[in-house]
Amino acid sequence: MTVKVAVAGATGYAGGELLRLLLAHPDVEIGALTAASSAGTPLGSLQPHLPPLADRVVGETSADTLGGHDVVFLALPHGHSGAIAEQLGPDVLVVDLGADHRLRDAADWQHWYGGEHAGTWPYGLPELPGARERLHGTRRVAVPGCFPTGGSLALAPAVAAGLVTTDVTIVSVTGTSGAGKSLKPHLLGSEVMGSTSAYGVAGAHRHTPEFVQNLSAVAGRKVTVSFTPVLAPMPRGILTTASAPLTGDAAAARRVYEAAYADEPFVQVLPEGQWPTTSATVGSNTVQLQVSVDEQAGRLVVVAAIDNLTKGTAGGAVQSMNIALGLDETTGLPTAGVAP
Ligand SMILES: NC(=O)C1=CN([C@@H]2O[C@H](COP(=O)(O)OP(=O)(O)OC[C@H]3O[C@@H](n4cnc5c(N)ncnc54)[C@H](OP(=O)(O)O)[C@@H]3O)[C@@H](O)[C@H]2O)C=CC1
Ligand SMILES: CC(=O)N[C@@H](CCC(=O)OP(=O)(O)O)C(=O)O
Repeated sequence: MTVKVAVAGATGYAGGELLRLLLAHPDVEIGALTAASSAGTPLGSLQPHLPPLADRVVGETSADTLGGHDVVFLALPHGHSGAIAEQLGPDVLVVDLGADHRLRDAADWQHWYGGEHAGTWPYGLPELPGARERLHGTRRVAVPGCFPTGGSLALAPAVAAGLVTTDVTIVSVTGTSGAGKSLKPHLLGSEVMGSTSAYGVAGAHRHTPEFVQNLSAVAGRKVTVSFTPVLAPMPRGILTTASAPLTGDAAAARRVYEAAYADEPFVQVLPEGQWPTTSATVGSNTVQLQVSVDEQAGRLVVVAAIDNLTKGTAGGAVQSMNIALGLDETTGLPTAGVAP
């Protein structure tokens, strides 16, 4: 089976990673590539790492240009997906890499993003309990934010098993590509190189409600999340340290994680003593995890590494597409990273 795929936001970081993966996908034919200000430009001048698509001219993003495809990926800024998706028809698989359809609570959307809530779609993190079943056959997918991907998978097994309390702390060190390609003074090389800085501290980051939604659904009761993102001088990758007070059997922690992820093709629980690194996940759809217990503090501590652009965005999107279309979930997705 060959599916014809369009990518809106093809000139951005998420769109570029998506196209890199789609070029290696045996069941995909790449159709329209669209954006906004860069419409009319050959893609090769904006995404030079994609030579097979260098001569493609970027189109404008509209229902007309995106029509006539089996799958449409929307890698657009927040707030732009709802209106386009409505015009694409119910039979087209629309995979939204933005935040528009992730949150279930319209009041949460209003509070964190503003504007009208576009509705909730099946969530593209298949490793969460029940998520894979909701993705089978769906024609709408909301891809998670990059931080909630690693952080939710770091804590879900412990929360589900009642190993920890419902009061969790998550600190995630991220590369700069998470912020997208547009010019921002705090992302200038001279600001970022040689410096690491926290932002969105003390409950101010808009991924907090997404963490709460994911982990509360797994726990079956409200989970509170204190989340701190930290910007680091690297282009890609997120290293998350998640912890919570232990209530269950500390000796069971490792078994719980190994059992939860035993059959997951993209989650690797590392051997004891080996710690995840972002560099080991670059370009791969793998989440690397290590589970440990801080006996003096009485806390479970889980460290997780992902590539924010691959498993954290584009890889998760392709994985979800595969499930929705009934393809093998792993098709076209690398599990091996690029090293060093
Ligand atoms: N970067 C990451 O790690 C992650 C990103 N995401 C999400 O993916 C989406 C894209 O992010 P990212 O690629 O990083 O952002 P970029 O800023 O790198 O790219 C944005 C893309 O959207 C296009 N665009 C901007 N405004 C419009 C518009 N009004 N109509 C149509 N196209 C438009 C841009 O085109 P042009 O070149 O013409 O300006 C560009 O192609 C966002 O919703 C983001 O939150 C999700 C998880 C992780
Ligand atoms: C470094 C950096 O700025 N990262 C972004 C992460 C955005 C993202 O990955 O997800 P969304 O799709 O929800 O925007 C941030 O903290 O807002």
